[in-house]
Amino acid sequence: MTARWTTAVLDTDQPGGMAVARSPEGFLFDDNGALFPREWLKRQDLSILAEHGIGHLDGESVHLLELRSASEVPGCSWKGLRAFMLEGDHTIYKVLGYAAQIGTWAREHRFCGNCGQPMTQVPRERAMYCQPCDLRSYPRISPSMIVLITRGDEILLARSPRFVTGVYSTLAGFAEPGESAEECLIREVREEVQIEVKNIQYMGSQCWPFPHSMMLGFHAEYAGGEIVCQEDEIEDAQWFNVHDLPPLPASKSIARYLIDVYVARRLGHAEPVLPG
Ligand SMILES: NC(=O)C1=CN([C@@H]2O[C@H](COP(=O)(O)OP(=O)(O)OC[C@H]3O[C@@H](n4cnc5c(N)ncnc54)[C@H](O)[C@@H]3O)[C@@H](O)[C@H]2O)C=CC1
Ligand SMILES: [Mg+2]
Ligand SMILES: [Zn+2]
Repeated sequence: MTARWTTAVLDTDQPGGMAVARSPEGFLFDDNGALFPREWLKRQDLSILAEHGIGHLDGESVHLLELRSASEVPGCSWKGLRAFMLEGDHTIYKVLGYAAQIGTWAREHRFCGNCGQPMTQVPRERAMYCQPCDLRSYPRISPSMIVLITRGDEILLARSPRFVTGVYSTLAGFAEPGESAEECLIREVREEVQIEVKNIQYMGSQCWPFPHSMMLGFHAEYAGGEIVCQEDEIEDAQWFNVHDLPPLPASKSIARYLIDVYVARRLGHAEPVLPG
C-alpha cells in the first residue's frame, strides 16, 4: 500500500495544487476540510508571511501559506491543530501537524540568529539561509522522553496544572544538552516525583507537533523512593491499580499507548498499535 501523504520540498514558483493556510488562530477550514485549491486560496485577502511546498497528499501537491494574522474568508473558520487531532482523519492531522511545524519554523527563522539580517529560503532544501554568515537554519525538533513507571499491578501517573481536569498521564520532559535519552529520563523522574527507576525499555516514538516535540517512549520499573511532587510542575502523582484508572490522555497520544500496552499485558488482552 502506498502512503497517502509524503513530505517533499516543492518549488513555490510552480502554480496549482492544494494548500493549507495557518494563522496564530489555527488552520482555515470549511465544510470540505482544511485543504483548498491553492490558486483560489491565494486570491483571498490573506496576509502571507511565507509560502512553503510541503508534500503530496493522494498524488496532489500541498503548499502551506503561513499567515501574519487570521483574516475573514467567506464560509470559512479557523481551528487549532489539537482539535484536528482529536476529531479528524489521522492522515489530515499528519499533513497539518507537519505544516504546523514548518510554519512555526518559517515564522521564527525569518532573521539570522547570528547577525539579525533577513534570511532567504534555500531552493530544494528545508532551510533558511544567511549569506553573509553562511548559516543555515533547519526546522527545530525537541527530543522529549516520556515514561510509564510500573510496580506490579500499579502504574505511576501524574497531573500537570496544564491538564484537563481529572486527567492523569505519564511523566515527560525535554532532553538537555549533554545527556542521553536514559539520563534524561532518570533526571526527569527524579525532578518530578523523586522516584528511582530500573530496567528502562524503549517502546517507540511519536512526532508531537505542539510545537515541535519528538516523543521517545519508555517503560521503566520502580526501583525505590516515595513520591514527592515537584512544585509548580506536578500537581499530583499517584500509584493507580490497572483495574482502577483515572481519566487518561487522548487515545492517539503515545502517553495513552504506553499505558494501554501495559494494561493489556497485565490483563492478557491484545496490545494496541502506536499511531504514527
Ligand atoms: N504525546 C504525548 O503523549 C505527550 C506529550 N507530551 C509533550 O512532551 C513535552 C515535554 O513535556 P513537559 O512535561 O511539558 O516537559 P518538561 O517536564 O521538560 O517541562 C516543561 C518545561 O521545560 C522547558 N522547556 C520548554 N520547551 C523546551 C525545549 N524545547 N527544550 C528544553 N526545555 C524546554 C520549559 O521551562 C517548560 O516549562 C511537551 O511538548 C509535551 O506536550 C507530554 C505528555 C504526553
Ligand atoms: Mg514534565
Ligand atoms: Zn547572519
